[in-house]
Amino acid sequence: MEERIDYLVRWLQDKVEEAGADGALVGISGGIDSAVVSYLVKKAFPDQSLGVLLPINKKMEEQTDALAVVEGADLDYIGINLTDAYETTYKAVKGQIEEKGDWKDDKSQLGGANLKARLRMSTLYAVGNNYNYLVVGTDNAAEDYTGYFTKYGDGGVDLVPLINLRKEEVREMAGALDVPSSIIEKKPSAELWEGQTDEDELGMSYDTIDAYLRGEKIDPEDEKKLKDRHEQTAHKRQIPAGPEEYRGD
Ligand SMILES: Nc1ncnc2c1ncn2[C@@H]1O[C@H](COP(=O)(O)OP(=O)(O)OC[C@H]2O[C@@H]([n+]3cccc(C(=O)O)c3)[C@H](O)[C@@H]2O)[C@@H](O)[C@H]1O
Ligand SMILES: Nc1ncnc2c1ncn2[C@@H]1O[C@H](COP(=O)(O)OP(=O)(O)OP(=O)(O)O)[C@@H](O)[C@H]1O
Ligand SMILES: [Mg+2]
Repeated sequence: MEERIDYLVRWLQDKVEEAGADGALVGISGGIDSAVVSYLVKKAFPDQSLGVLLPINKKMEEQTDALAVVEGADLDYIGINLTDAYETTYKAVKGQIEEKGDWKDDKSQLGGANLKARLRMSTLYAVGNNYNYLVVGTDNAAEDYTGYFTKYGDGGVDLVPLINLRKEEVREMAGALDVPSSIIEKKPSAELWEGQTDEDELGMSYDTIDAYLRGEKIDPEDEKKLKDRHEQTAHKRQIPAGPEEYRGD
């Protein structure tokens, strides 16, 4: 695992140098994926890195796991509370659509949730612009395969160092990096709404997804669910589709 960590650290350094950037930043939620990326970013750029804490409908002091990551990784950080920005944008969008009589309640939970992820993305780029840092994402192999991320939200980043790591490998790397065990052990959650967990929403465990990604046989129903998700989310892993060049009739 030490060698794999060194490999990712060197890769981050190479990509930042190629881009002519001065360092890198990462949004820190208090979950394991962003914890691992935080420790990697700190190793790659000890004095040119930043963690960004972006609570929505929570206070900065309540980000206890994210603050533990910052402390554990000894990472410089900045906290920006996005509650007002989120509430203002959400209310404005909802208000205008309601006035047209078009508001759909069943769509509002996910639309609002994705808005949170996209506000965070915009904020990370605004901070990155100031420092000339690249934005490092936290997507792992399981999230990438299933498309379990918000398009242009947490999926809108410059570099994705964990993209080939299954969740079990992220856990193993977290252990090797000395990420606090409470963070390694807690249930993965996007925390986009109260009580949300990845495994409930995906309808299966990360262990099952990891087994599938290892090439093992899994329950045929789960296999079908995974393949369907992968196909339905193909657009998220591609650049936006455009038509072939017009060549006349
Ligand atoms: N075929 C197609 N070709 C081109 N574009 C297509 C498309 N189908 C949908 N779209 C577009 O994609 C949109 C749907 O994609 P998207 O906006 O991403 O939304 P969607 O996939 O519906 O939701 C995002 C999922 O990711 C989860 N998530 C989000 C953020 C963080 C985390 C986490 O683990 O922390 C998890 C979240 O809980 C939810 O399950 C549609 O509204 C439409 O604009
Ligand atoms: N409150 C937040 N502040 C800053 N960044 C955030 C916040 N919430 C989410 N993010 C960003 O969105 C990413 C996607 O969240 P995701 O839940 O997939 O990862 P995680 O929380 O690090 O790990 P886990 O999947 O185990 O919960 C985070 O890794 C982080 O970069
Ligand atoms: Mg999380």
